[in-house]
Amino acid sequence: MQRIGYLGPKGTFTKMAVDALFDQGSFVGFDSIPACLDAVERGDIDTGVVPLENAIEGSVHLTIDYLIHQVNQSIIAELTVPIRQHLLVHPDYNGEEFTHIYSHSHAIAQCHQYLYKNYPNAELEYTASTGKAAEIVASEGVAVAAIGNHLAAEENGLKILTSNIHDYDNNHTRFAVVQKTPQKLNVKDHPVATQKTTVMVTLPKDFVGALHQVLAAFAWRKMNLSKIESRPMKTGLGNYFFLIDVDQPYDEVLFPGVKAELEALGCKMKLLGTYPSYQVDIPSPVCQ
Ligand SMILES: O=C(O)C(=O)C[C@]1(C(=O)O)C=C[C@@H](O)C=C1
Repeated sequence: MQRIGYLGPKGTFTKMAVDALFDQGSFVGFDSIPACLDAVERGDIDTGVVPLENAIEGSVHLTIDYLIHQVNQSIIAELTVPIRQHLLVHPDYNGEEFTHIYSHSHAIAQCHQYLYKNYPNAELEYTASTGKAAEIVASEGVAVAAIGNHLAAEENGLKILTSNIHDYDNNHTRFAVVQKTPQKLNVKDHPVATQKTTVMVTLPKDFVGALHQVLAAFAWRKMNLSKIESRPMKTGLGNYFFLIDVDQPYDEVLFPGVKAELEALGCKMKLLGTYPSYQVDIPSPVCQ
């Protein structure tokens, strides 16, 4: 049976994504993204599921940086699910003022306007996940609240005080499914939206038109890019790598052609994964 790890504890959005994607396996929640990816690296689990990018708040840099700098793993699938944030309170809550509101930094950012307008005096406290925030509210009582999903409310016996508090309706998060050595993945029968390939490109030094030339290698081959992001190499100011999502599966002609062309420019290209992209709706018991 495949061992699947995810950003836990119970009631996180990552766990919701795992439930939507897998129907068999043994599941284990980790306290942080690094703890989950380290467990994949050590072989304690076969597969890890971690958040990658949110439609409102952008990339989850901790995931990207850990995949690039700390571990050597492949993305073998991605899953995009809707994100609905709710304000969760203790079951005994009866109108008390909140001293603190807890949640993951991405969840707080997704509800920034709502919090600013409705709870300007509450201290915002960052937690490693929304599930962790819900756990804290269950143990701390009525003077605090959490931002999280309906599963976190259910799992921790909390009430939903206000539903759908995210600032923009079109809120989705992409989750990466990673493995140390790519193996066959047994997932539920979801249609594949697209096949994607993610590569990392590093430039030798800053030279005129460098990024333009990198992009040209994809453009003249008519390879569509769905995302490009630069992140610091962590070797000094001004040194970046580029993470590029290409909207097609890896093949033995176009990608090696791009790689050779980039190497001629002094760049390096590393394949991070070629994988199916799933989009799954998770019905919410709380109306929009
Ligand atoms: O805290 C959780 O529940 C997570 O699964 C993490 C995470 C994230 O990192 O973006 C996932 C989805 C939401 O965007 C908010 C938080």
